[in-house]
Amino acid sequence: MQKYIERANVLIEALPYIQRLFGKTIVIKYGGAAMTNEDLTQKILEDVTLLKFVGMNPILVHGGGPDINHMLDSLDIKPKFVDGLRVTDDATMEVVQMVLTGKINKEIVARLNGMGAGAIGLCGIDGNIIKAVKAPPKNGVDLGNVGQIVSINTDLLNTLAHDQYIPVIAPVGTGDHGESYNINADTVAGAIATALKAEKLIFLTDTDGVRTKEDDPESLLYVASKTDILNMIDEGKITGGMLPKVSSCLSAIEKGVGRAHILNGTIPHPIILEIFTDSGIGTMVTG
Ligand SMILES: Nc1ncnc2c1ncn2[C@@H]1O[C@H](COP(=O)(O)OP(=O)(O)O)[C@@H](O)[C@H]1O
Ligand SMILES: CC(=O)N[C@@H](CCC(=O)OP(=O)(O)O)C(=O)O
Repeated sequence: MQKYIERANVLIEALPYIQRLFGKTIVIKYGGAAMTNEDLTQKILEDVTLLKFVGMNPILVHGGGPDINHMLDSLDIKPKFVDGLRVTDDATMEVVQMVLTGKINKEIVARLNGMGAGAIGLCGIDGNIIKAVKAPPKNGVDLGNVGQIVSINTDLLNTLAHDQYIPVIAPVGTGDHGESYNINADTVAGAIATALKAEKLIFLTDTDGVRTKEDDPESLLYVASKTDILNMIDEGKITGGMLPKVSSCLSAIEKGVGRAHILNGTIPHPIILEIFTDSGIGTMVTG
């Protein structure tokens, strides 16, 4: 009997968090770096399903950088990045769209729906969810078909949430003439969270958060302020794929998103651990 009472207590402890976040939008970015193992993916998707069934509105934005690299490699195309952004020529854009919208998006949706989650897979082209223009050069380098977000179709996302769907969004945007743009998934998650005035923006990656020394787990920051982050960027302590995450967190918070977190998506149930515990896990970014 004691065992069952303890289980009941665990559920009751979640009550204040469920009450606070009931009906609220939670944008979760699931990065390619954390997509390492099917069991862990399943646990993340269970977390997302649970959020929906306790009355929250999760929106999942996914990446897939490593899978894109893998496919490029098999086609003998060398990936090139500037500050975490993929330089995307026409051949690379075809691969990006195929891998993100065809392979990864459908795998995630199929798994969620296998749990009865009511997921719907989309990319920014569908329903003009993400309108974009060509991004300006970065550090003097032309990024090719990389997009800069112009608008998010919040009406469609709100309709889907209202009808109890979980939108699963691949980070490909569309231009005025139907052209496709490759957009970093962190940037897409931040823009969607901002446009929807989400309560929470959560980045799931392959490291436990922002570290002052990238390779030292002891140097994890539980809270990182804007000043901390800008100083670390200046000092070269935040690099590569962490740059768009911290920028998206700062921009989203400045524009009214409640909370922004960077978490380790390679541990079991990271979303539940963040949302249903007081201390949370990972790094919380503040303004
Ligand atoms: N200061 C930092 N703290 C933690 N990770 C960092 C930092 N600077 C750079 N990184 C790198 O950012 C990576 C996460 O970004 P990325 O590989 O693009 O993941 P994702 O696919 O989840 O977007 C980490 O694995 C780490 O190598
Ligand atoms: C412009 C740009 O860099 N786009 C990314 C889109 C995928 C992504 O962001 O995937 P991760 O979250 O796994 O890094 C790319 O081509 O890799």
